[in-house]
Amino acid sequence: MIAIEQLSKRFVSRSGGTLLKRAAERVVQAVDGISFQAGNGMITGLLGANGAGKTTTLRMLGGLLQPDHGSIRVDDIDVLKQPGAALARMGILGDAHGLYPRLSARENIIYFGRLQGMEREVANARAELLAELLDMKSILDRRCDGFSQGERMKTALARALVHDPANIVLDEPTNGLDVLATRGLREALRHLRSPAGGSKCIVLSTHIMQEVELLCDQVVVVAAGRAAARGSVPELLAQAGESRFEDAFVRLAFKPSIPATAEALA
Ligand SMILES: Nc1ncnc2c1ncn2[C@@H]1O[C@H](COP(=O)(O)OP(=O)(O)OP(=O)(O)O)[C@@H](O)[C@H]1O
Repeated sequence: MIAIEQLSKRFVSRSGGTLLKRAAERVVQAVDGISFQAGNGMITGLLGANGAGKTTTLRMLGGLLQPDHGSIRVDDIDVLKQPGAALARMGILGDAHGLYPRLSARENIIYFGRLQGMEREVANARAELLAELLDMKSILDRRCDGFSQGERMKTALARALVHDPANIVLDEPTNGLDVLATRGLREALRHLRSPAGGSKCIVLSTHIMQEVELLCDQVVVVAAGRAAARGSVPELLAQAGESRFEDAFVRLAFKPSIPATAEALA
């Protein structure tokens, strides 16, 4: 279970300075008081346009960035006060997969398991099980250099799940995957959500409407760093008074005065 309350983060960058002139400061309010809860046995999707603040939110959740304000609790553990304990309960698939190219997929997974305090044999057994779940048995003992995008994603996901975390956080997991790999990943996530798969709490970010419609039990529409709307797909359709999800998203994420239908936008 993940609970995010009033989380904010701004970035200050400098540009255009010279020897005589101080560089101008540019402030970006990347996340601006976002709140949401993600339950166990559910897939929660953060849906937002480019630059809406999804990745920044997930990076704070994963302890990679310090928030300016707000709180993050994972299974009731405060991520800011007890990052080690909270991270042990999370499997995180970030945007950079960062595999060791000289190691095989199995070695990458086991190495990560060892870092999580697992015995080698236990981590190896998990690698075998995850290879089955993610349909990656044929690449398990291949070195990762030369892996395709889909093979890298599967290996990185298996590595993130090696310690069987109760909470799974995925930043745009289907980025660069073909239709078969995407379907395979969806199946794996549905299994992990089910009681047989451990009723995991899964949070993913995406800007793909279909992803959300096919997979997510709950959607958080992220716009300008805030949760502009929350609910299931049918609930969001009802809130927006639309029959197509894309139209509902446009209406909820942007100003209601913007025409919501794709035809009107054309
Ligand atoms: N390190 C940083 N320094 C300055 N600005 C940043 C930094 N990281 C993110 N931003 C800015 O914060 C805003 C939110 O970025 P973020 O990556 O969280 O959005 P996103 O919803 O994940 O977008 P996308 O779908 O394009 O990946 C953007 O305007 C981005 O340029």
